[in-house]
Amino acid sequence: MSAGLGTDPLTLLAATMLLYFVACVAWLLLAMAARVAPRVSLGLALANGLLTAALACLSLRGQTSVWLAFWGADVLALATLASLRLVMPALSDGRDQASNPALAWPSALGLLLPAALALAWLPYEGDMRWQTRIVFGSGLALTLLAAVDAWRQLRARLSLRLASQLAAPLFVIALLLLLPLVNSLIRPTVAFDLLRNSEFQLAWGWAMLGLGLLINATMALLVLARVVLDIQRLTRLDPLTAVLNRRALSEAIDDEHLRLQRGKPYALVMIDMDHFKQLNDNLGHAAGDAALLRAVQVLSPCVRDVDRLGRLGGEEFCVLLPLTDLAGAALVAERMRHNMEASSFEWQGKTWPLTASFGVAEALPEDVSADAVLRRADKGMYRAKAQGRNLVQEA
Ligand SMILES: Nc1nc2c(ncn2[C@@H]2O[C@H](COP(=O)(O)OP(=O)(O)OP(=O)(O)O)[C@@H](O)[C@H]2O)c(=O)[nH]1
Repeated sequence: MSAGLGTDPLTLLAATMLLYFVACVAWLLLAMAARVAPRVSLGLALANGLLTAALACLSLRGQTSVWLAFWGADVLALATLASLRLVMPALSDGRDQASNPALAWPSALGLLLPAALALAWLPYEGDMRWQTRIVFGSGLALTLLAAVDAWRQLRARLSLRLASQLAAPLFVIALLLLLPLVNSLIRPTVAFDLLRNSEFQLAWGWAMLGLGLLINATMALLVLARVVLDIQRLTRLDPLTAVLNRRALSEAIDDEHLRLQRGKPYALVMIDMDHFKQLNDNLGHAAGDAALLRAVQVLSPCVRDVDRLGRLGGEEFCVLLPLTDLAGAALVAERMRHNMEASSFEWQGKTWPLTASFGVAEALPEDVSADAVLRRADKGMYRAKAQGRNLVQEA
């Protein structure tokens, strides 16, 4: 037994195998039973499963064919890193452009397949320097691609420091894979063999075991963070139109009303689609839903990034315009009215005119709460309805 590292290679191998097997089962349960981020969880179950299988092949050396114990172990280990590379784009929630899933497959397969073919072609004999270079070279490339992908995605949402800390285990794994590669270039006659009882080999094995744990824990943390963010986002959005729902918009208006006391004005535009019942009755409820989506498509480009568009319910919308007075809000409302009238809505070959009535109100210092402003904007909207619809009325 090697002094100082407290175990023999086979025990270390068995412990590592057990760890990855447990991680594989845990990710599978998350994907199947709990349905938590299923694509990422399944990918990680696959990566942990492949590594367990690679280590199992390795541990059978001498008791099974050279193909399985050497080629099988090498290719399965590389497939582990390829699947890790493929998992990274799935970590994104699809809203950021930090990761391009279309590039993941060609790069993963482009490294894995040639390596597997080259390893099949080389005889597993002698110092095996070329096998070492192929396995650790392509493993290093796959890990670096996964690490850079993870870092870019994290960076799109987190601070530089946090993104670097979370992606660090993958970069350390890349560094660990670099060591045997460099070793085989400097000392080509000394083969890298995890089953050899040397200080370097054991230290490398321990480091991989620790990093495996760290990567699984980091990925669990990232999946959890994504689930929490998804839930937060879903509870704030209207499920049909994906604009803010009533509660989220009310919160935004209340926050803006607090700023009013610090001299920051704001205005509200209340919007109610005209004759929506007729549209539903003539074209059906599905057409009504599509018309609401069309309305959001028309209204959204009329507002700035700082403005907030929300659906209060039914065919009623409201826009919060920070740092805007009555005249400014009336201009925005008029633009919305005009664009709505000019827009076309088609449903199964039939064209239906879309118009809406608008009420505009500016928050005044004497308004004790945001409700008073909302009530005034509502009053303006009802006046627009009473005066024939498709109008903007200030209140
Ligand atoms: N398709 C669809 N219809 C909805 C939704 N929410 C509310 N509605 C319908 O919107 C219609 C609103 O009708 P009313 O309140 O009478 O208003 P209106 O027909 O637009 O008439 P005015 O407001 O006076 O111009 C009702 O028929 C509701 O069923 C929705 O999410 N989808």
